Amino acid sequence: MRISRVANYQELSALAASYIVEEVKAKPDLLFCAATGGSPTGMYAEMRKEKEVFHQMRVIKMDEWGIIPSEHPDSCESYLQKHLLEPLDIPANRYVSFDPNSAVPEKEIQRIESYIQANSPMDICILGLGKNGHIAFNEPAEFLQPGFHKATLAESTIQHDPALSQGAEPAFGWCVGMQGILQSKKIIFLVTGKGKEAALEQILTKQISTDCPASFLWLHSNVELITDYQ
Ligand SMILES: O=C(O)[C@H](O)[C@@H](O)[C@H](O)[C@H](O)COP(=O)(O)O
Repeated sequence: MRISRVANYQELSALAASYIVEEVKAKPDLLFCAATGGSPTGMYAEMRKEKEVFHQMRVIKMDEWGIIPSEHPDSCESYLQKHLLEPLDIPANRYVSFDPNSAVPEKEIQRIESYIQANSPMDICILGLGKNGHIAFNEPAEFLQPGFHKATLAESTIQHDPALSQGAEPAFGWCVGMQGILQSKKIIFLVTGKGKEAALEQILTKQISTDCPASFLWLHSNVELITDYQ
């Protein structure tokens, strides 16, 4: 894992976007696994400045909340449409997305996992860090899951999201599993935002534990951790 400590969020966003631009110039149709949340918003804004290089890039949505419909403004879907897909003009045929409105979520899980397997390894995986050490919705637990799955959310994850903390229950999500993440050719891991000191410290011990799913990133040979923590 290469670790870059930068002065602020703007620098983090610009550096992350520069890595992506470099990769997409080398492989224009690369498969990009997209996180949502506060960590990548600035990076997506930086990517928009080089919009022309993304004319063939394919995108897969990393995760989705289980209790709010796709159209909800706080869904991962709405976030990606607003910050990444619409600004970069990525059409539906270059975008793969779990549909939380599906009547048969198990079939959706299978459809997404089959796509990941058929297109594996994904080229770039963007990750943010949860306060509890989660990546995507792979939460600390006794066991972690390899494939795309329905995930029980930790309390801190529910609290982190305003839509979910307004009393919507039950709390769960769907997300790419540890195998999909760890098979990706390059991982860009953004550690920014409030309250992540303890999780970052735990990662830096290099002790790999299911208590901190992000610690498994030490097993990958091409991870760029970028942080504005000093
Ligand atoms: O939102 C997602 O796509 C991820 O599933 C989630 O793992 C997120 O990256 C972290 O919870 C950090 O969230 P922030 O970036 O909002 O701090």
